[in-house]
Amino acid sequence: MVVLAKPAALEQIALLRTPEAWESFSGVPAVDLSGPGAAADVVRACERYGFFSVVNHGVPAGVVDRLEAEAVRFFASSQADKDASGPADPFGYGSKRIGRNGDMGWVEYLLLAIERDALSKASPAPTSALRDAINDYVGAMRGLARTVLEMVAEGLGVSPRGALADMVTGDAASDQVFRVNHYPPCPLLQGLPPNCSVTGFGEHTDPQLVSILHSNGTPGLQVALHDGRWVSVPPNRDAFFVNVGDSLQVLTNGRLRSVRHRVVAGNGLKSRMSMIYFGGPPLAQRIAPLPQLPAGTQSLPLYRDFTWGEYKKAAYRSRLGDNRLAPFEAPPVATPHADRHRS
Ligand SMILES: C=C1C[C@]23C[C@@]1(O)CC[C@H]2[C@@]12CC[C@H](O)[C@@](C)(C(=O)O1)[C@H]2[C@@H]3C(=O)O
Ligand SMILES: O=C(O)CCC(=O)C(=O)O
Ligand SMILES: [Fe+2]
Repeated sequence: MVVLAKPAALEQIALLRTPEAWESFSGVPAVDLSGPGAAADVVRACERYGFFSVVNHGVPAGVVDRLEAEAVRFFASSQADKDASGPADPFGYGSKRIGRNGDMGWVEYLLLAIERDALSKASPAPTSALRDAINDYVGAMRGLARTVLEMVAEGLGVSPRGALADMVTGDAASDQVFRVNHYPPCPLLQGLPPNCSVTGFGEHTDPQLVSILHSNGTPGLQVALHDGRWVSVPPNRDAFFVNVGDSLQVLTNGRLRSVRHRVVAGNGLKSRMSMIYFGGPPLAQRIAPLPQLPAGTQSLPLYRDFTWGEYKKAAYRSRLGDNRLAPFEAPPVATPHADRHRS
């Protein structure tokens, strides 16, 4: 029997997108973490966009630059050397395949598990220089995640201030993931008009509480606004970008909304590289609206009770673009009005 392998070129053509022009979004809220009113600004941005950038964050540029340089070195190494750290199942080096359920993107990446404040043994970094650089960087991201989550609690009037931050950085068992994505220029786009592109990382929301992203100066990240419009996020090497994840949406009973985002690889000559810290809680953590939420936030829970372990298991069985929260929504409550109609 002749088994026909799917030609690589066909897989790539499937990633080609219809030509489009995207608005570069000048409205991304930039929160000055050192400024007065930062907590209120964080909550406003999370309610309106589920997304914001942070400036004056206190993360030394050297920590970012060192990791970026080590990551560039890793992705420039031979395919055989990179493959020695793979396949990503889920942790390790991966190329084009994202997750286990058939998602593809024009991207190669390292996906790594963090235990407490350092890379776990389950996901060894390819070189000790890269390992050291990741560990320093992750330490800084844990600090930033803590500050952001404390500000969310403060801005919402939830006490104690550490109620959310402790789930991610206060528990040795918290579930943190780190990822470095590399989007090389796509040869398929050579000679095509400038508005042609390929899917780098398909649209999705992040399942955790919060994700913190840094990228080099190459654009590609896009977010969906609440009116459904997709806009491009102008890159900013001096800032970090924060995404509200699905779990934070549930913990705030839908007041903060997780942001749909994606990466589109365009016709440019430069690679895009991004580094993302995903802050999740321990597997046993109950994900349910915080009891301390202020009056004015929808009083009936919008979601049924679940643990992060249950949600994570369901998430890793889903496709990237699925609405992962839908199966966890609470059944509609019968109102007296609705009952009257039924009888
Ligand atoms: C297709 C998938 C990749 C993903 C696991 C999933 O089944 C659905 C969620 C995906 C996502 C998105 C955010 C992060 O990049 C990620 C590491 C995560 O926690 O959820 C990825 C997962 C992955 O790449 O394995
Ligand atoms: O690479 C990026 O810029 C974003 C990727 C992303 O959203 C993810 O890895 O979850
Ligand atoms: Fe993401």
